[in-house]
Formats: sequence, structure tokens, C-alpha cells
Amino acid sequence: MKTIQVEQKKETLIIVLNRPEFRNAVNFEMMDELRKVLDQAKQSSQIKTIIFTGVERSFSSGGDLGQFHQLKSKDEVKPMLEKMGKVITQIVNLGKPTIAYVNGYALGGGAELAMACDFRFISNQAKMGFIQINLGVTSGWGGGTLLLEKLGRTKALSLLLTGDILNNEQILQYEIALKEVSSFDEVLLFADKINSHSLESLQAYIDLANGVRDGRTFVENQKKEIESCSTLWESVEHERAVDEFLQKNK
Ligand SMILES: CCC(=O)SCCNC(=O)CCNC(=O)[C@H](O)C(C)(C)COP(=O)(O)OP(=O)(O)OC[C@H]1O[C@@H](n2cnc3c(N)ncnc32)[C@H](O)[C@@H]1OP(=O)(O)O
Repeated sequence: MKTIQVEQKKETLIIVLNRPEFRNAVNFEMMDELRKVLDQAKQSSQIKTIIFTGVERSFSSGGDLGQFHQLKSKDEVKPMLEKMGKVITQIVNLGKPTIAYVNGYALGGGAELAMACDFRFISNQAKMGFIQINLGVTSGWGGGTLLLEKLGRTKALSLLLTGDILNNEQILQYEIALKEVSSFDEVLLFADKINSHSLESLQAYIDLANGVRDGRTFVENQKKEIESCSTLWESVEHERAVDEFLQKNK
């Protein structure tokens, strides 16, 4: 892969955006490579959690302005937005837990990518901004909608309408990130903790969360819970865990 590095550590797939000379800006090639690797991650029974991060001092500086500024008309730019929009949808509907480790700048489309993940961890160097409005446009990959969904109207609009760039402390105040960490290992530990559970139970919870996001009714989602809980009841993990508890308390 030319624009991303991909490494599997136990049951976690780590995708590192790797265009340091452009502060990890997303270009067409990166979109293709992300699409391919995410397809594989979705299918693989060996991968439970996916982490996105960037090389050096940046998570991602957003869309590649050099490449995309050549797209002048609405008809030219729309396919680019749709292409990356599909990658964002792929992440959002991956059916497995996803984490963004924001290790530096996440600007414009870079912030949209980070918002596509279930969790965001940050370093003390993290800076996030929906700066599209400063360039006279809006978010265009779905990240504005994700920000509104995750932060609520007031907080999200305050970022989208001002184009402000938040530092690490402000990112935490806005509750955009779960935690600031001092090293990537802490993010891996969180992933390992998730991965200690069965893929089926992780997928069931992700499906439940997506059901709430997509406006499934309570009764529809409750049916999903009854289905997943009763299916997992028959699993070896459940049998063993309850046996252990009962033995311990004899
Ligand atoms: C899809 C729509 C969108 O995403 S709109 C948002 C687009 N993104 C931006 O406007 C952010 C542009 N970049 C920056 O503000 C800065 O580069 C940030 C990320 C703050 C890093 O600053 P700093 O560490 O000082 O690096 P620098 O500006 O000297 O950049 C180094 C080289 O990287 C390049 N670069 C940076 N960002 C992009 C980008 N988004 N697209 C294309 N190239 C980018 C710079 O041009 C610079 O290149 P060079 O070394 O001068 O040849």
C-alpha cells in the first residue's frame, strides 16, 4: 500500500495514514486503499477492532487540496465527495468497533474521518477542526452529520459554523474524545479489552447502536436484543463463565 500502512496486532487492525509530506491528506489513492482494506477487515474473523491513526505529527489534514483544487465544477467535485462518502459509510457500517487515535491535526475531512469512528482517543498534540467553512464550503463526506449526531445541535453547530480548531483540552471539554492518552499502547489496551469478548457479542452491540442511530423503534431494537442474547446464551463462552461463577460460590 502506498498511502496507508496496515498492521495487525493480535485481533486489532491498525490503519496508519501515511502521506507525511502532505500531513496525511486524503487523496484518491488513499480512498481506494482504505476501501480495500476495510472490505477485508469486515470479512475477517481474525479482526475484531480497527484503529485509525496517522504518521508523524498529523492524523489527517483533510482532503488533498492540491489534487482536489483541480476539480472546479460541481459535476467534477461530486464524484470525489461520493467516493470518500462511501469510505465513511463503510466505516460507520463496518459492524465492528472502530477507534480513531488523533495524534495531531485532524482538520476538515480529517475531522470527518475521526468522527466516523465509534471512539476517539487523543494525544496532547491533538487539534481538531471542521475548518471547511473557512474555505467557503461545508463538510462533504458525511462528517457534519456525524458531528451533529454525536455532539448534539448546539455543540456541533458551534464548531461547524465557526470553523474553530480545538486543542486537546477543548476536544475533551466538547466530549468529542473519550480520553487523552500518553501513548498509543493505551489505545491498544482498550482495544484488547474489547477484543477479549466474542466477535458475535461485539457485533450484536454495534448493531444495536446502529439501530438507535438509524431510528429503529424501541420494540424493533428490543427484538434484536432478545435475539442476540438468546443466541449467545448457547455459546461456549456463556456456559463456561456461568459454570465458573457457580463453582466459585459453592
Ligand atoms: C475535503 C475538504 C477538506 O478536507 S477541507 C480542509 C482541507 N485541509 C486544510 O485546509 C488543512 C491544510 N493544512 C494545514 O492547515 C497545515 O498543513 C497543517 C495540517 C495545520 C500542518 O501545518 P504544518 O505542520 O505547519 O505543515 P505545512 O502547512 O507546512 O504543510 C506541510 C506540507 O503539507 C502540505 N499539506 C498540508 N495539508 C495539506 C492538504 N490538506 N492537502 C494537500 N497538501 C497539504 C503543505 O502544502 C506542505 O507542502 P510543502 O511542503 O509546502 O510542499
